[in-house]
Amino acid sequence: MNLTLYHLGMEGSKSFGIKQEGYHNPSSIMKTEEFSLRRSKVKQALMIFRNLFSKLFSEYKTDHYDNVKAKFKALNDAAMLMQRKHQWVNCQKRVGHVPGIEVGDRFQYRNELNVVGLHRQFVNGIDYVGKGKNSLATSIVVTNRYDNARNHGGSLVYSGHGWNPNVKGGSMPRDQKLAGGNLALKNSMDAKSPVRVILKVDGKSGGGIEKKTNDKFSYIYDGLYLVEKMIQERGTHGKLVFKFLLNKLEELPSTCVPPKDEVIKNVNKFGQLDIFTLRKRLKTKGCATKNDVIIMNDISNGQEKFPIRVVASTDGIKRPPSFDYIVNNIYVDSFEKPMLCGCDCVNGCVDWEKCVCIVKNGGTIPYDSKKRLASGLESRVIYECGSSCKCSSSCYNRLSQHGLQFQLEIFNSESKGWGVRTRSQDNFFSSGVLVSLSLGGEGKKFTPKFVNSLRVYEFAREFDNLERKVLKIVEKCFIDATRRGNIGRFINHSCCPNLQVMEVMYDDNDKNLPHKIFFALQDIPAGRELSFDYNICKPRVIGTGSNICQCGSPKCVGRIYI
Ligand SMILES: C[S@@+](CC[C@H](N)C(=O)[O-])C[C@H]1O[C@@H](n2cnc3c(N)ncnc32)[C@H](O)[C@@H]1O
Repeated sequence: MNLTLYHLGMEGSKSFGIKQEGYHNPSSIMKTEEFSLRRSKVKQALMIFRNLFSKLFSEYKTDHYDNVKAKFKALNDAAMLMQRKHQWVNCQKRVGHVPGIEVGDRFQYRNELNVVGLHRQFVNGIDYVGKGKNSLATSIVVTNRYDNARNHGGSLVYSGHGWNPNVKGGSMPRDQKLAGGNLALKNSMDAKSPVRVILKVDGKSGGGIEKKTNDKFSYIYDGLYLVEKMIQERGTHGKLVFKFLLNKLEELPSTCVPPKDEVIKNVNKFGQLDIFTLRKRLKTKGCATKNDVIIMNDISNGQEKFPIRVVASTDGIKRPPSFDYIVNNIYVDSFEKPMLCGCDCVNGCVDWEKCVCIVKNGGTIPYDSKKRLASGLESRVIYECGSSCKCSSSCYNRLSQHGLQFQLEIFNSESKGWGVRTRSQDNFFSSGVLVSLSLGGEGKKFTPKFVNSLRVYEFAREFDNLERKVLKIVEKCFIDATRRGNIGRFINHSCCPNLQVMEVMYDDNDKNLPHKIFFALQDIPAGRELSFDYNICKPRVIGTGSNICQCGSPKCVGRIYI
């Protein structure tokens, strides 16, 4: 692996012909510590940018600007101020991945791309290094302004820049010139030099390419692409435009922006994309990977809001071992469960000082208006309103009681057995959203015999003595999903997880048996495996399974405690 070449990119040279094998996902190519260091610099720069932006935004709003102008000015000024203070990172333009940024990373504002070095142009969609015939494209931002198109298989048709009548304030359309970014893209094609692709997506649903009516957009880094072909054709305005066909370089989960009808038309010009397949996928709402075999259509047997299918990468893979799919915990032993005392709110618990449930959360509302975990929660325990409360079932403080909110699927992860991932067409999950619940069939008090006879997946906690055998067990309870469970039982461990587990109380007051709810720790792109940290209450040594961790993350500690 040519680390130097990767790091330098085009910084040290303007020559063509950079080897493709050097372009792997950044975290897999860089040394762990170095990648973490670069990533923390990227995060720090983003944090400075966002703080600066919100400070300027509130200043400008109180000045003479309307909201839209204030936001635009605050974004630009924040970026420029940071540049002046040398707070941008990855300042030199480069071809290839950008240190500290991973495929699937999502950015809130276009200016953030400048700040982190992913795309240096404030407005132009094509960024490049060098001049004229010596130039190379470094990155493109794919928006809906031009007739851009993308399909599920990682192919993209990108319109060249210049003289676009759809650009705000744009003048009369003219023929595009093979100069600037257009020429750089052609040079990249000739040189087989990869180009970073950033997709502008609907930030609300994480869905397809931006909708013109919705200003809640975000930007996803979709990895490296190769320019395969360039053609010139007449646009709808009658003038000549350049169109570039790009194919994704790496086999990583795609963000799968669904194709549109006009997209299919564009793709057809190249005669290279399978239009029939595109249409068919549209109809079936798309599937994760071309070669996936569906083993079960719905493991929940219609009990969840969405079907949960089980897929495998090849035929002949056995189904997961059978178990009863449940959507509520089943308590085998009868506990003496003290009921939680509920609130008396009749107006939707908006007055948090009066709502006893919110008061139990230290006066903090645990979820924001977008149904995401509020930031800055100090405790892992959340008190929701429940059956003994007077508020209605639509109270915002009952989030976890509404079950799964997004489509997930079970897939065979090879080294770790079955795993759970986001379904492709749902695209990313925003940080903080509720992803899944962990349910089990036996909320039981421990007895040593019981513990030794079970393969306890998780949540067995708080032992007094943790040697190879559990010697003394504090009377605690746990969720066992071996015979009865839900999708949560398939979520694997990672030392660098993308989920966190919160303990939610809403019915009884038994703190030993809270509801275990998974929330996204970060934005999670489509098709990405979900994971949480089994080792958080380590060390737990129960069961006989292998303890070798196969998470493959740069921070892997080598073991899992199961
Ligand atoms: C809760 S289950 C997860 C679903 C499991 N993969 C399956 O096929 O049913 C936990 C088991 O998955 C496997 N597992 C989960 N995370 C793992 C990891 N990071 N490395 C190796 N095995 C893992 C271990 O066998 C563990 O006992």
